[in-house]
Amino acid sequence: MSSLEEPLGLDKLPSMSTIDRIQRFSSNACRPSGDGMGMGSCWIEGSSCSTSNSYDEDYDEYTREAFPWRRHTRDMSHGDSFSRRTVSLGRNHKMFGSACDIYNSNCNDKDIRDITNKFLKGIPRFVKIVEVGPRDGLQNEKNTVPTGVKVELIRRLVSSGLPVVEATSFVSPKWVPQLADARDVMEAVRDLEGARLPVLTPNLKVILQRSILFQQCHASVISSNLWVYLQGFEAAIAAGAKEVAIFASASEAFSKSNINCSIEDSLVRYRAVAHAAKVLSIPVRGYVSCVVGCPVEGAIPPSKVAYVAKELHDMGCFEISLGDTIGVGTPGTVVPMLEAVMAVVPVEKLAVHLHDTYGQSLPNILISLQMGISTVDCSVAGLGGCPYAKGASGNVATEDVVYMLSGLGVETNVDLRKLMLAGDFINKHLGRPSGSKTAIALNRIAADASKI
Ligand SMILES: CC(C)(COP(=O)([O-])OP(=O)([O-])OC[C@H]1O[C@@H](n2cnc3c(N)ncnc32)[C@H](O)[C@@H]1OP(=O)([O-])[O-])[C@@H](O)C(=O)NCCC(=O)NCCSC(=O)C[C@@](C)(O)CC(=O)[O-]
Repeated sequence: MSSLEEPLGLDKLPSMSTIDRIQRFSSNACRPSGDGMGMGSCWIEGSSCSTSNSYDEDYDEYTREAFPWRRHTRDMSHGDSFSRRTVSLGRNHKMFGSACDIYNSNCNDKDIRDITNKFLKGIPRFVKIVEVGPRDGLQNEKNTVPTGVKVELIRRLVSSGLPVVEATSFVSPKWVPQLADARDVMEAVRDLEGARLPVLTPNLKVILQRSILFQQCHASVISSNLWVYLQGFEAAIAAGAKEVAIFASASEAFSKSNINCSIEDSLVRYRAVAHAAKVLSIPVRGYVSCVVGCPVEGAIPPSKVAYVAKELHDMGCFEISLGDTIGVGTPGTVVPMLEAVMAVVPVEKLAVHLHDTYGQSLPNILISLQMGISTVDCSVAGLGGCPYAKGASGNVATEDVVYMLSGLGVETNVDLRKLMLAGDFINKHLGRPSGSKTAIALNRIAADASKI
């Protein structure tokens, strides 16, 4: 198996014969035809798992590079928006006004409205940005970021106007040591106002033998030998979480590697979480990973993505985020995947979560918006992959998405200047440049202007 730099051979990439669909979506207000799950004719079936003799080594190498949170290997044998653009840009005028004006205001609003109506039908007036940097970004950091820095980052992101900031994960510290301080982070931000702060919860709770619990807190006895140790959902709620997210996969191999169980078993686990959440009126978001490709399984058929998305929706998730985990999607592959999912889950309940490995996130977001999606996951400064690690890449940078949406006249309520300051804050801490092209460019313009 190749590295992430070349995760899928071109022969393994999904069919590109979908350009006609894109054209259809670009020129009409787009909605799926509603013909059930009938995706068979628009997709080549994903190839089966690698048959290479060195599967295990390849798989290990792949998981090390693609999923750096895997610190250990797993034994696989077990198991008119346009008129509002000045509002969203206006908040950024002081520092970045000249750049935004020069590059985003070379037409008047009516011109923009006319042009976008002609070519970009379907784009929503408002896009909800779900910031995932503190969770998805920092879970991939080589060095653990101190709790205080995480808390300050979350505060800054919230104060930039982001409506949702995914704060952390209540997962196993053995697998994701970077987020082992989930309880402390959540307790520090639980009363922060102005944004929702969901956390990832892979399960309900864990029942453990007393003997392996001697040093754990948050435990209660249910029999002389069995203790319930608050983990997952219950630990998150105890720490003050008011919204949670569960994360399934459309790839069997990824599911086993990431959460140690099959897709079906994960759905059973998540039904328990969703049920407990419903009882407490806690909103649950659902993720589907590998919605376009998986380096092990190759192309993932849209029907599989649609199946998992519908299961999550049926169990009560208020929103389903579709993750191109390794960033291999192009509009040619994202469109049929979205079309399949939109046939079974209402489009207003869908979000896209796109990693930027191949630089395809912005076109993929644009086409998603044209198809009616209005929730986009992003990561400040493009956190989520070390620029020095071969092939690794984080989510699309929030600053780049905000800049693009401003240019399209789409409102986000995000103050780009404050967002960039949050990015600068974490970049300084991590000791590396921003992964956002917008942040780099606007910071350079601001620096040049200050010299005059
Ligand atoms: C999924 C599990 C929990 C399955 O956990 P498991 O089935 O119990 O088995 P395991 O062998 O993987 O882990 C067992 C250990 O985890 C403990 N454990 C079990 N549950 C918990 C918990 N809730 N909190 C804390 N600890 C827990 C459990 O007590 C035991 O501890 P040990 O006895 O070895 O010391 C585990 O494998 C795990 O935590 N994996 C990490 C998953 C993860 O966080 N992945 C990254 C996020 S997903 C993602 O990034 C994709 C996404 C969402 O962004 C979308 C996209 O980009 O596509």
